[in-house]
Amino acid sequence: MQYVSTRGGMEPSNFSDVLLEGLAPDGGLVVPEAIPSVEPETIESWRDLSYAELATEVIGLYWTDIPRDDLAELCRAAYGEQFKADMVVPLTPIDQMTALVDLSQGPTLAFKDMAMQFLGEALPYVLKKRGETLNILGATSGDTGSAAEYAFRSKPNIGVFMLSPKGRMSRFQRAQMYTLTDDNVHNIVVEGVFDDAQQLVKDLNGDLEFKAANSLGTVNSINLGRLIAQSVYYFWAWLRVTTGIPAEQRADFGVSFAVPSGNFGNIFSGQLARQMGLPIDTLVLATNENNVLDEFFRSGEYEPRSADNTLATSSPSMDISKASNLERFIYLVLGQDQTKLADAWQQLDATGTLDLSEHQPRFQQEFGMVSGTSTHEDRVSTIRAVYEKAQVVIDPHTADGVTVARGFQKPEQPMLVLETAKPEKFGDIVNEALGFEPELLPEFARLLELEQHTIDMGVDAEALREYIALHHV
Ligand SMILES: Cc1ncc(COP(=O)(O)O)c(C=O)c1O
Ligand SMILES: N[C@@H](CCOP(=O)(O)O)C(=O)O
Repeated sequence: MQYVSTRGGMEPSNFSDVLLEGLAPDGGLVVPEAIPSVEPETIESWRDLSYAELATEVIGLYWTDIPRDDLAELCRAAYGEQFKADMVVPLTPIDQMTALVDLSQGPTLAFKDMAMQFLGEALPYVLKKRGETLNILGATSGDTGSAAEYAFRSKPNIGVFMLSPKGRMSRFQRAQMYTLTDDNVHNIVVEGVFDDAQQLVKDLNGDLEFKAANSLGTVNSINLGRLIAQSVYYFWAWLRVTTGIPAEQRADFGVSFAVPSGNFGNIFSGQLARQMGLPIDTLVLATNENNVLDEFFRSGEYEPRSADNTLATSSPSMDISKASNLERFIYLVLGQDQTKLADAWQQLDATGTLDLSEHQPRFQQEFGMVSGTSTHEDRVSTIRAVYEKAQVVIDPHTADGVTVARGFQKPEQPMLVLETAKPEKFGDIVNEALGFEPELLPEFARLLELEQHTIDMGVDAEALREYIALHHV
């Protein structure tokens, strides 16, 4: 299997190269030359596999340049005891036709662990084989940062430079990241929003000389490895929810997923699974008040917003107005035509907007994608309603997913809402909704008391370059 850039400026590469490369050299995003397809019988044959075994099968369709036994070993290590639930990803019903897909059983209590624990095994494996080092430059709105830091903190020959937006994360998220004292972890707090931080990541990774001199890479969902690892749990959840139905009806049994969205990585992983042949009926995209993506899916017009127009909300990890992975989706919409995509992006850069309204009907008809917006009031009332009905406490991002899912529920069809974080990370809004904060395990409560270590910076590519040049591994 070979990989290319959405914009056409990358020699076909293998998956190991793509893991280290992160962003494509032409500034585009890496995509498979062709998305592999999986027959219904093959999916059925995966029904009784463990999560690690299923990950080996799905990721193995993409990572074809290493021995299968090595991949199986990496997946066993990635999906082991660091996940609290034995089955790694349990499903929790919240009413008759709706269940949460609990993706937050990992060490940092958010869905980012699902792919980051895998990259925490995969990247050192490739680096060791090649005798190379890697400096991960990342941007976070709260969860990618801690997942990456916990996955890579103990790894030799890897540095982590994580940019986070000042004053835009929850108290728990800040404590989880900023209390780390490992020499290879650098928490750089930027005077801006997540989109500013993500732009810095792209700018430095796009400077090929600097990138090579400092062995730069990234583990944001810019890195295709993240998305492939995330597509595994769509297969897993579908297999779990269809187990009770008669075998002869399973093959094309449509299930819908609702996905709290920001950088469009999680839902694009679902789109990949759908294109591979998983019977996903609808992918419901949920945004908070920063609803550029909802606007796009409803109108076909894409108009990213400035930092000043990006609100600080009570689902802060989704406070994103320029979703990286939308480029991968638009690439599919434009028929995987790299010239058309590159032209579209030039137009977007020049005018600040992209008009794809002629394609808008296809978003639902061909790609099964619909969308909606949720507000603070929605989050509060949904957290309360789910607790009253099912005695399950959900976090505000998952609440965005449940709120929007309600508008697209079809009779007799399961709706699976991806639970993207645990409520412990967002105590304030849970308290507002329920009158109590989720109890913290001692290991997490302790973090809130520890000293925090950060480097403060403006949105300043030069200052960042200097810092990395001085501190890289
Ligand atoms: C808790 C939580 N929910 C939802 C999202 C949105 O996911 P994505 O950026 O993949 O769209 C994020 C961040 O990405 C997150 O941290
Ligand atoms: N919400 C994310 C933002 C970065 O998303 P990624 O999936 O591209 O890493 C976060 O919590 O940091």
